[in-house]
Amino acid sequence: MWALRAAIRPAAWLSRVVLGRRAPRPAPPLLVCPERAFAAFDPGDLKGRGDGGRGPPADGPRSRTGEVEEPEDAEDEEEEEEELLRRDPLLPVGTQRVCLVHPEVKWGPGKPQLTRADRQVAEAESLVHTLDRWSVVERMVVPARTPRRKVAFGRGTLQKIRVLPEITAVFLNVERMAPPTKKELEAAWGVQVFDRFTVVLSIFRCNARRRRPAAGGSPCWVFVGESLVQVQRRLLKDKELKIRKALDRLREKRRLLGRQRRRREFPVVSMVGYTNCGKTTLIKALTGDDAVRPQDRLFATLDVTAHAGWLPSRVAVIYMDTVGFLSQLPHSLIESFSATLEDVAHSDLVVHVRDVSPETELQKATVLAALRGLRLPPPLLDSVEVHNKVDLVPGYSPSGSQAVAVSALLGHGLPELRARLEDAVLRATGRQVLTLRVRLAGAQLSWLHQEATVQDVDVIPEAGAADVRVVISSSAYSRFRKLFPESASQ
Ligand SMILES: Nc1nc2c(ncn2[C@@H]2O[C@H](COP(=O)(O)OP(=O)(O)OP(=O)(O)O)[C@@H](O)[C@H]2O)c(=O)[nH]1
Ligand SMILES: [Mg+2]
Repeated sequence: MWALRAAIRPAAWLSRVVLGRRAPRPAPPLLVCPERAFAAFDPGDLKGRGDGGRGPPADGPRSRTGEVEEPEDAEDEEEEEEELLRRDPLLPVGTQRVCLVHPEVKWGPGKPQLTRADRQVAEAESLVHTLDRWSVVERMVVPARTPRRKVAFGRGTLQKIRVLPEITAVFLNVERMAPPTKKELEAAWGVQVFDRFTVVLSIFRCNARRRRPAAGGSPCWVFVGESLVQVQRRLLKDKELKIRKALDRLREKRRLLGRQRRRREFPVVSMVGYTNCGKTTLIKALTGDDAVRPQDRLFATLDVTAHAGWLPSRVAVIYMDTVGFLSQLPHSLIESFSATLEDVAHSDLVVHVRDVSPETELQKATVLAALRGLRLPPPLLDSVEVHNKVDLVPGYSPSGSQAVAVSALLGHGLPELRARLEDAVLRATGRQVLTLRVRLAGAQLSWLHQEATVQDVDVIPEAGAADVRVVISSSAYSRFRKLFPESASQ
């Protein structure tokens, strides 16, 4: 457990705190549901205890002064946490005026290296605003000593924090609060207190509930299903017969992307990144898909969706838009993140989109930590890194030579990115560009149109043949050679 013992330091921009306490209010009866798309959460799927095992050591942490901090009964606590996850609702309904309390660790191993308190407060505020009719009306930065997810405020701190009478809830900007701490704080402040996990879980859980049939059938798990079908229908125009077969298979097995990875027709490129970094905007820019709607809010994308696009070589690819990550969040406990990670693991190429804002390093670390838990196949670890929003940083040039700088919004850098993607996709999927000499009288040309991507046909009338430039997978090429041994590679 960690303790916040020092006095509150109200920054210049923080509102004044007032004296006076109130009795705790009873929990309101309903859940706030943002009006957005859906994903699923299964409370029974509690496998871990947060990202990276950041929970306290079994025998309790010791402060720098040698003080032993409160021991805890891990089992009881786990039960209480599970109960919290099962309980409905997680958040109160209606308009909420929130006091944001941010514990700032200023020294020790838990001091955040890659960010600052004001930026963390700004992000926490965006998170609160993600909820319909929730607004932050007061902010406090509270110096903290040890960064553990279980918070115990020192008595002095408790006495100094007073929430304004119009405040209806406190958002404590920590990954997770231990249930006893929550109770203690609510008793002290007279309003309900929430952490990052509860807020994000509510967003996704509410989303999941809306996906379920009214009669209470089984939940509709996050999958690219319908969107993928739409995408494939578009591609059907070009390769009708083949795609129809793929659709049939897709109906039979919803996990087509994963299971048939090797034999899959279209390379799959997953866009991953921190929330709000511009993944959706980039997919819109690359595909021209008008149905894609980027938004300036955290967790604008709550489902994994698929979108068709074309590489310069005319190879069709499927871009997967994924759920963005957020620091200080136990991603593994939220089904939508697990689903996102699973889909990422089944793609051919991972593109890591980074917002070149001041928080870019923290965001990168968060995303990489989430991906690390995946045990991705080694080739996928070699992701293409995209630095986005460069229009906001005049003169920006990426430090790593491998990164591609773009403005998805303004379309800057997209030709370079497409070329990089093409190169990486062809390598990742074992496709190659070949020029094949085929007889015009035979079936080779139509076979190539069906089984590969034909880029160019150069007819040689006197030879009754054509030189055909194709992008072809190694398996298709070996089939071609077996079927048409007389055709030669040029
Ligand atoms: N200035 C600028 N803004 C951008 C750029 N790319 C995206 N944005 C803006 O950033 C905000 C978030 O964009 P999204 O594409 O929704 O971001 P996302 O990564 O999909 O976000 P989540 O789905 O919430 O994880 C939107 O307001 C976009 O207009 C860019 O290149 N330049
Ligand atoms: Mg998005």
